[in-house]
Amino acid sequence: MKLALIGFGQAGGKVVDEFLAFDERTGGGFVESAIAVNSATTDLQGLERVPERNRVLVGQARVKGHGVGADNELGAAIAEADIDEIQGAIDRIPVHEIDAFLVVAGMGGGTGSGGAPVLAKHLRRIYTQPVYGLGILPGTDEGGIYTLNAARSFRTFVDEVDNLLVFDNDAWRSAGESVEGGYDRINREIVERFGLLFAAGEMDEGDHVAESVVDSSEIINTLSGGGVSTIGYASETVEIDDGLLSSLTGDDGFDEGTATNRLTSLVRKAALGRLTLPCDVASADRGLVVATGPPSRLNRKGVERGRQWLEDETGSMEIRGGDYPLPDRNEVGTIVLLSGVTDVPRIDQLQQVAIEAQETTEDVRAQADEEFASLLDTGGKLDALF
Ligand SMILES: Nc1nc2c(ncn2[C@@H]2O[C@H](COP(=O)(O)OP(=O)(O)OP(=O)(O)O)[C@@H](O)[C@H]2O)c(=O)[nH]1
Repeated sequence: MKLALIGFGQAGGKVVDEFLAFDERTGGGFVESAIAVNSATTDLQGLERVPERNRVLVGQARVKGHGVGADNELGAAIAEADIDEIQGAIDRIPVHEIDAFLVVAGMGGGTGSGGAPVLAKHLRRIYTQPVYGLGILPGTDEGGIYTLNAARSFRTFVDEVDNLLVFDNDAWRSAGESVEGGYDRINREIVERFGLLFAAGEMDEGDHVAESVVDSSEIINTLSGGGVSTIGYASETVEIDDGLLSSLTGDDGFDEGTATNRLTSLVRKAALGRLTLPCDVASADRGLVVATGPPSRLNRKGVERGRQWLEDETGSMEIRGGDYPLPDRNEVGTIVLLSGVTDVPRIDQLQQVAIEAQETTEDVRAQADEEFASLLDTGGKLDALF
């Protein structure tokens, strides 16, 4: 499916840059336009692939290109104030060519977590295409302010987009990795999963067209209905002997039964392995299973069995399935998109943080009101004395 990508804040911009690299490397063809928005000049300068004229600096009047320092209310205020600057870049997108917008942001900082929901709301008001979010949750060790920002912004972002795809940094950290090295690896993991899904919905006419190829409407239908989505992915290397031996024996190593079993078990591995946002698979409302790899190894029975297994697992009647043939690969893979998931421990934890923060704010306010009232009272008594 064709997307207009908009990265908001540092993480958002870097992930959009990585999507562009993936799209170029794989010939995926799903990126129609790419924009990066930030309140920090250096973050915009650090990008490699987003075209310079599509890098929008916001909030110059208030923060002078220095970022908002994890203040997400300021991030939101800046986005509101400078929405016309962002719109200037959006005006260059050939909107009739795209299937959807994708707004990408880290939820823990200030610029992206504050600004992305403001932008999503604006886009939904103006355009008819769906507006999806890709929200990146902070690691739990990053500190209170990041968690609090994420807790607050998550709720708002879910409300403002047609569907929020989520990646949890916390579930993907590796011990002993530097922060920067870690992000580079994690960003590749992000685009490998989401990029493969979007590319799957973007097969050209004349590409290897099988009857069961997934198209963009299946992705859109799976995401419609809103809520939160997560992705699982599993793959396996396959031997493809299309050389001398196969021409002599007429056998290229293909066996129907093996292909079916392989695909069915890859669907299970994808759904039950590490998801971009870990959750209880049974709580998904809708799902999509996509099999990728050399056409000779994609077999309809395997995808169908995997799809049925996911139907049983989720109790949902809305599990779609299809192929994304990739002729030059020696790898068979499956992507499982789970949409409308509700049983997500990490989100419960964030909601708890938001509730506690709210209560603390209310307590502090109540205490301040009490102190103020008693001050007035004391003032009254003093007045009476004099
Ligand atoms: N996956 C991933 N996460 C990142 C990356 N960079 C930062 N993050 C996460 O994003 C959050 C911080 O958001 P940033 O995007 O750096 O902040 P910002 O939106 O630019 O806002 P300010 O820096 O506060 O102005 C942190 O919680 C990190 O977990 C990245 O390259 N990849």
